Amino acid sequence: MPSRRIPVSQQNLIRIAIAGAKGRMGREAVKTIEAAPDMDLAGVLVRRADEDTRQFFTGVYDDPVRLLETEQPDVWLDLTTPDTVVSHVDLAFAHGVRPVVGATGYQEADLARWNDQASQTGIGGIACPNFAIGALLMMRFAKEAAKWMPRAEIIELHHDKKKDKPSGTAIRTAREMETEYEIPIHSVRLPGLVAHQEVLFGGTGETLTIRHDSLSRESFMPGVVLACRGVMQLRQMVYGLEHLLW
Ligand SMILES: NC(=O)C1=CN([C@@H]2O[C@H](COP(=O)(O)OP(=O)(O)OC[C@H]3O[C@@H](n4cnc5c(N)ncnc54)[C@H](OP(=O)(O)O)[C@@H]3O)[C@@H](O)[C@H]2O)C=CC1
Ligand SMILES: O=C(O)C1=N[C@H](C(=O)O)C[C@H](O)C1
Repeated sequence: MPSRRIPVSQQNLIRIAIAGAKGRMGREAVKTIEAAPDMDLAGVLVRRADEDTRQFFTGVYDDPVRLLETEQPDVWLDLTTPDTVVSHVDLAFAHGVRPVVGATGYQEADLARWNDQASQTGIGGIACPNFAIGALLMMRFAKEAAKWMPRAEIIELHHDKKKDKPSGTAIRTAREMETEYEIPIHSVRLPGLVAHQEVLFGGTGETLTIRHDSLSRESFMPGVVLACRGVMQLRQMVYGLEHLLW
């Protein structure tokens, strides 16, 4: 495996590789990681590393294995798409690199396999269906409310370019609520939206609505930084950023 000489000034920095750097989340994450005092952008993965892309990023790759082997990052931050995130995370584990899974659309079986990979290798990882603190609180409150109002439905609303349906957040919310009733999920995709979710509860002569709105992708960035720092201490795979908060 080729090695990369790291300048003394960068030796204690967490070296992050970002997959999907040209996407909506990826662009925001590149700015955030570059501005974080304890992090170094080790390289980025894009679909095609052409001249145009090289003008904007240093350390650009279009082959995940080459990025992993050449740059040897500490963390693999995946912000790609449902069809690629799964193989990327498998590759990260195979190269001893900690995954922070921001992309959604993976299945329960993928999470189970990542759990096994983490416990066999001792390499921690974290899958975060939602990095926004308000969304984590919404899920926490919904879980609490479901104990008292078990009949509920979820409406998730997103921008019309979103590829997966239902959203990772809605799937996670329903899984956390664990009521005796099935919780239907309704998906809305419209231009103008960013990322929003309502959890509606129905009781006897009353309803309760818990709603969260991400109004811009900046809302996800404090959580991205927290996950990239926190994963360095993990020795297992965890599902949900709240594992690093409460
Ligand atoms: N956890 C969270 O809080 C959040 C999660 N998300 C999730 O993050 C993911 C990205 O969202 P968003 O930024 O809006 O989506 P975008 O479509 O804007 O970005 C995805 C990027 O990944 C790139 N990509 C896809 N496949 C590959 C590949 N094989 N190799 C390299 N690059 C690839 C795409 O390139 P190209 O355009 O050329 O196809 C694109 O630049 C989604 O799964 C979304 O659900 C989004 C917001 C918050
Ligand atoms: O694609 C998005 O935009 C988002 N995806 C995540 C999800 O699927 O839950 C998180 C957030 O809702 C934004």
